Amino acid sequence: MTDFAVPVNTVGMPAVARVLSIAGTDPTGGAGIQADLKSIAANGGYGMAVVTALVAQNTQGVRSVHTPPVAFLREQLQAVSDDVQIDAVKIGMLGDRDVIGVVSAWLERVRPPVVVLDPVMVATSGDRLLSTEAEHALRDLLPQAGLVTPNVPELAVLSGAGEAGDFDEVVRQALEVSQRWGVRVLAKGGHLAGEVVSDALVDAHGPVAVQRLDSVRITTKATHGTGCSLSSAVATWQAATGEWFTSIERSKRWLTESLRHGEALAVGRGHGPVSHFAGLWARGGLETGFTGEWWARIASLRRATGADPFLAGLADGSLDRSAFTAYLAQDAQYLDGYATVLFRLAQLAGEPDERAFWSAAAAACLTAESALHRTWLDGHVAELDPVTGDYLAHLDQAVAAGYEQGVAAVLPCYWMYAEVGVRLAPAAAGNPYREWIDTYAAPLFVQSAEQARVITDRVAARASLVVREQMGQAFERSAHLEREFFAASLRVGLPA
Ligand SMILES: Nc1ncnc2c1ncn2[C@@H]1O[C@H](COP(=O)(O)OP(=O)(O)OP(=O)(O)O)[C@@H](O)[C@H]1O
Ligand SMILES: Cc1ncc(COP(=O)(O)O)c(N)n1
Repeated sequence: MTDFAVPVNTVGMPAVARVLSIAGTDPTGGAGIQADLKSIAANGGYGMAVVTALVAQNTQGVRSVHTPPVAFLREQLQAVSDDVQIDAVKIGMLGDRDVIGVVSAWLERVRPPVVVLDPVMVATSGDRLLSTEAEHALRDLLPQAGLVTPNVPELAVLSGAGEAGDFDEVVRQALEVSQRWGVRVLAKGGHLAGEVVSDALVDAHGPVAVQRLDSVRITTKATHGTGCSLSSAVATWQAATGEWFTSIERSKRWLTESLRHGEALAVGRGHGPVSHFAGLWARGGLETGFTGEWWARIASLRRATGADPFLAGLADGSLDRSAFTAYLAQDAQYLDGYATVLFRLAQLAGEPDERAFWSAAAAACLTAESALHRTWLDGHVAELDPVTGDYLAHLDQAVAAGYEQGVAAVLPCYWMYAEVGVRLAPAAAGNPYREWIDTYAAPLFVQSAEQARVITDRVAARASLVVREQMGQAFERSAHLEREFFAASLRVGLPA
């Protein structure tokens, strides 16, 4: 597979589902198509949107609704389906009977494989988003959906009963709707009181009629758009997995996490939005910063380093022992110089935490890593290989030019060794070079590499454009020398 190949899942569909939201707007970004697009992206899909109505609303309420002519809605729908293969559709606010008619006709013609209908009727603020006379038309749309996701009041309207007072009643109403309209129902219990929030997938015609999901109720005001976000997430997961209950479970896990972080966004004074990407951000899915950019620039070099015969031999343990000793003999000299540069960085650092980090790094370099060399080299000293000499000269020059370049120049050694260590660690058991692999896969080393990266990013952010450019160049030069260092290990002579 080339770098540019689209990943394909086992059923031959692109792994990134193309999901269309047909819904109204929310200029504050918490509900409607704005929320749908974030939700689809956060759950791994490619989001598209056709607008049914323009809604002047915020976290406090709806001010007015503008519905474009339905002919234009038809054109939007056609423009998408004439061009794009749609893997899933989520339907939200429809507004009135004419809009429902156009969407229904389009569904009939295009027949998307997944259709999730969120029967939006009333906003959290209490404002109507569906005219009362359109409620019948919305019911008639149910059989065209694979799943309908009503909240407690919406379920009452669909079933023609009064609002349920407890979750058992919710399930009874959902069974009735499922039975009558031949549709799966995800009945949502968000509007009921209690420490536990219950939802249930109800399918009167399925092998299991009721599958219930309980989760903790998050104490938060940021619940605007939870229904929109949930239905979009389920549509996205359903396109990817083909399993309704699995899709609902995954979507709920994501929504609960997003609800937890909603208030931190501080959007609006009413019911704020959920934080759609909070989980991704927390897990580091957001590779920002200057070092991330430099790291991406050396991607092919890193791949080549990974495929290097020396590292391949280390990985499967087939590396000749004398080649490893030769490598360590050079590395011992390199680390000696490297530690000196780290001490120099400690002297140059302006921030106390950075000074502390580089001092500790230098000490660790001299003690922990040299223990490895002592074991293997047993006092042997080798002549300095030109590559080792070049690398040390480069580090010296960089740190002589200033703290910024010095920091950038020492980073690839940390980062590339941590990458190699972590990659080789799973196969380390029984490997004669296990001690080497363990040194660089150790959590403490990997954390130090990460800390060095964070510091370098911080330094780059403070630096001028010119200095930042020089930092990037120093980083790249070190990365090249790192690669050459490994490559040279198979040709340098044995220690004396
Ligand atoms: N405070 C909360 N803590 C945890 N989960 C919640 C909370 N509030 C709602 N949910 C969950 O969010 C989803 C939407 O629930 P809800 O019943 O509020 O639907 P809704 O009224 O359509 O949403 P919306 O707020 O968009 O109108 C459900 O899965 C529900 O369990
Ligand atoms: C365009 C649009 N669609 C749906 C909702 C419902 O979301 P909520 O009930 O959270 O206000 C909304 N407010 N606006």
